[in-house]
Amino acid sequence: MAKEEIKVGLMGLGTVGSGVVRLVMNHQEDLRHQTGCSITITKVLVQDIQKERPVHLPPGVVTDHPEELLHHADIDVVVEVMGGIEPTRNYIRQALESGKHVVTANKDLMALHGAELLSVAAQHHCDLFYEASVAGGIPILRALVEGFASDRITRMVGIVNGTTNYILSEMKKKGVAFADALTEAQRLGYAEADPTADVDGLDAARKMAILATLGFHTEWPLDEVHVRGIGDVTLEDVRFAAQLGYTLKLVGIARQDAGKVEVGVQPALLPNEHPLATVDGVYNAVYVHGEAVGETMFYGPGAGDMPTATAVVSDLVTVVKNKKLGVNGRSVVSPYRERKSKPPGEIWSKHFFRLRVADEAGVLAGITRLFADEGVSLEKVLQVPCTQEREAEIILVTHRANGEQLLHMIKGLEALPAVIRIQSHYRVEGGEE
Ligand SMILES: NC(=O)C1=CN([C@@H]2O[C@H](COP(=O)(O)OP(=O)(O)OC[C@H]3O[C@@H](n4cnc5c(N)ncnc54)[C@H](OP(=O)(O)O)[C@@H]3O)[C@@H](O)[C@H]2O)C=CC1
Ligand SMILES: N[C@@H](CC=O)C(=O)O
Repeated sequence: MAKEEIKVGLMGLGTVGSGVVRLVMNHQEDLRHQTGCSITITKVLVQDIQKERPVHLPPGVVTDHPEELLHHADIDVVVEVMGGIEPTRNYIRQALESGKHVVTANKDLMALHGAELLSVAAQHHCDLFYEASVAGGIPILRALVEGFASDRITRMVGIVNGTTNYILSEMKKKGVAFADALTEAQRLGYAEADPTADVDGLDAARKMAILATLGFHTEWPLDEVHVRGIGDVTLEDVRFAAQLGYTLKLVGIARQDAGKVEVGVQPALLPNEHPLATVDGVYNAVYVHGEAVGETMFYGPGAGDMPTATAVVSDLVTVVKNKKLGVNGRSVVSPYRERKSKPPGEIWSKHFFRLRVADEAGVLAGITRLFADEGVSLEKVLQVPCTQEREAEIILVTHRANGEQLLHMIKGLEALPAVIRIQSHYRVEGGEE
C-alpha cells in the first residue's frame, strides 16, 4: 500500500473536469499500483459553486477562490481544465512559480503561450504536460516526443477536431443539416465553449501549431498556420465529392520538405480509400510519416469527457512517477530548428472546383484550355444539369498544381464570361505525392 499521497488542485469541473474526477475515483487502485501513491483531488475551482455537478465531491472541496488552490502549500499538482487564455495563463504561471506541477488540456493557451509557460516550468523544475490538448484520447504528443525521438518527421496529416468531423460525418452519412449536427456535437460535450473555434478551424489550427512545434522541433506560431474552416461547406459539396469518390474532411496538414515547412488547416477532399477518409464521428486520427519509420497512424476519440480525462490523468501519472525519480522539469526538449516557411510556389496539391456555368456550347473547352495554359492537367470532370434554366454545374479535379498556379487558375476562372461563379474550391489531399 502506498504511504505517499499526491494532492491535486483541479481547475474546472465541466466536461473534462468531471471526467478527471470520475477517472481518478474509479481507477484509484490501479493508479496507486502504478505510481506508489494515492491521488486525492483536494480542491476544485469553478465559476459557479451553486451549479449542480454530475460528480460527487466532499463538502468544502469545490471553491470559487483560485487562491485556495494556488496558495495551498499542500497541493502538488494543478490540473487545468477550465480553458481560455486569461486568467488561466496567470493561474498556471502562479502555480509553476510556487513549485506546483501543471497538467493542462488547454490548446488555446499552449498554442499561444506554450513557449513562455514551458520556460517558467523549466526555471522552477516543474513538469508542464499537455497531452489532452491535441486529439483528446490519442497519446500523440507522447508518441512524437518519445516514440519518434530517433526519427525525422516529414509529414503529419490529421483529423484533429472532433466537432467538425462529427458534423461532416453526419452531413455525409445522414444528410443532416450543418446547424443540427453542430447542436448535437455541443450537446455531446465535444464543442468548445465558443463553437466558432471548432467551425472556423481555429481549434484544429492550435493543435497543428502544437504538433508542428513538437514534430519538427521548430517554434511554430499560431499565426503561421493557414486556416480555413467548414462554415461554407454545403451538403451539395459533400454529395458531389462523394459522387467522385471522395470524402470531405477538415484536415490539418504539416509538411516539411528540404527544411521548409507548411502548416495549414482546411476542408479537403480525401479519396475514399485514404485511411483518414473512414475516420468518422468524434474520432480523430493523425497520420505521421518519418524518414526512417515510414508511415504510421494514430486513431481514437478526439473529444468528450472520458477520452480527454484519460490523457489528463495519464499526464498526472507521469508527473507522479517523475516526482518519485526526482526528474520533474527535465523532460522538455526546446525547439532547436530554424523556422522556414514554404513559399506558395512550393506547396503542391490537387484541387477540386465546383463551377456554376452558362449551359452553352464551348464552355467546357474554354475551361480546360485555361487549365492547360497554366500547365495543369485535369484528372476528373463531371457536368451536371441544375434546376436553374440554361445553367449547369461543372465539377473538376486537377492533377497537382502549386499555390501560384492555383491563384492564376482562380483568377482565370473568375474572368471567363461563361463561369457564373466558383461555387466551391477544395484542396484534394493524398493519392499522389
Ligand atoms: N470537451 C472536450 O472534449 C475537450 C476539451 N479540451 C479542453 O479542456 C478544457 C475544458 O474543456 P471543457 O471541460 O469542455 O469545458 P467546460 O466549459 O465544460 O468546463 C469549464 C469548467 O471550467 C470552469 N471555469 C471556466 N472559467 C473559469 C474561471 N475563470 N474561473 C473558475 N472556473 C472557471 C467552469 O466553471 P462552471 O462549471 O462553474 O461554469 C467549468 O467547470 C478547455 O481548454 C478545452 O479546450 C481538450 C480536449 C477535449
Ligand atoms: N472542441 C474540440 C475538443 C477537443 O479538443 C474538438 O471538437 O475536437
